[in-house]
Amino acid sequence: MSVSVLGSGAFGTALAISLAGKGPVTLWARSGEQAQTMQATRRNDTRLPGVALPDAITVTAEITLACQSDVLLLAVPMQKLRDVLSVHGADLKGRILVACCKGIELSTGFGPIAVIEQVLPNARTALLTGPSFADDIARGLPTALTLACADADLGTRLQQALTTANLRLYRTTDVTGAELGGALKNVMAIACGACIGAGLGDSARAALMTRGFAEMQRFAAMRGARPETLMGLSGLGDLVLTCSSELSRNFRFGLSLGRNESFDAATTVEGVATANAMAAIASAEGLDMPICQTVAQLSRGAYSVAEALQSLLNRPLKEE
Ligand SMILES: NC(=O)C1=CN([C@@H]2O[C@H](COP(=O)(O)OP(=O)(O)OC[C@H]3O[C@@H](n4cnc5c(N)ncnc54)[C@H](O)[C@@H]3O)[C@@H](O)[C@H]2O)C=CC1
Ligand SMILES: O=C(CO)COP(=O)(O)O
Repeated sequence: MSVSVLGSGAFGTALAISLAGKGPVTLWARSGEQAQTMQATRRNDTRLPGVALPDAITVTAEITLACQSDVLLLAVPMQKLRDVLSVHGADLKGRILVACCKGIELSTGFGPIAVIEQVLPNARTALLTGPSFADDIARGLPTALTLACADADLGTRLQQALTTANLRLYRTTDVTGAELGGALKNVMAIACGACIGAGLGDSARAALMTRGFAEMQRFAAMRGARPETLMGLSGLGDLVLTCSSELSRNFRFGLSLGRNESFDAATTVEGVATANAMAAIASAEGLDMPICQTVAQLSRGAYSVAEALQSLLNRPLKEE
């Protein structure tokens, strides 16, 4: 199966580098200037500095060229996915589309697979998600991810095609569980960053991760996900990674909230829109998601970290 990656940010570039160890990969950048620079310099200095692009990668801004591959990895931010699919629908038609984004669309409450299926109803879809920093993948460090595909046969073929020397893929047919694990852990990472930034300590962070995980499981169960999926790489695995490392942009965004510092608005922080989307769904469904609701309020500036802490601690006492 030939592979292209659409989206030349940190994750798209890292995936292309890893896959290039197996054969030619086309990496699509939306900006012609960026594609030319990357193709000439063999680097992505804006998103992944210090890593060389192997010769097997061709960087192009020609979407038609990129869409000639059998499998297209969609490595764009969640809130931009619909735009990319709508603008390039004619080229994407008939290809296998693997969403690599983590989040919930704010305007619809949909995960990436539902967005793809709404815009391109006959698409064959899968999701690649799990604990992995782009920088680690690009430097060849070992990583394990989840490949979720409702079609078990296609999932098996994609698992073979996308496993690389440093990227070990596990397979599931539980797309909903895999999507929600990746989306919700970002919200919890913001909460944990805010907790550490405000100097509340590692014990408080452990409490947030644990109670946050309970929220993730509750939400996923409501959506029909399998409980064991949340216990896996996309869920517990990604929660642990993102809530405990300053390499995470969501965690760093939380840190800035906790420290009352500014944060670069151009940085992709998927957890903000996802927290707001989840909070709205939880309210509508009457589901108890206090950490998610608090992160949504914090991210909108409706709460200070001190107020957020009080609102969480003042909740009625309950059974674990
Ligand atoms: N960076 C990481 O370590 C990881 C990222 N991810 C996920 O991958 C997704 C992408 O993240 P990153 O690559 O890190 O973000 P990024 O900010 O580094 O790159 C985003 C890319 O999307 C492109 N883009 C944005 N809007 C677009 C549009 N309308 N049309 C075409 N292209 C557009 C940008 O030009 C940029 O190349 C996110 O959902 C993230 O959660 C998943 C695992 C690891
Ligand atoms: O998803 C990631 C790690 O699995 C990357 O996390 P951030 O988007 O918070 O940097």
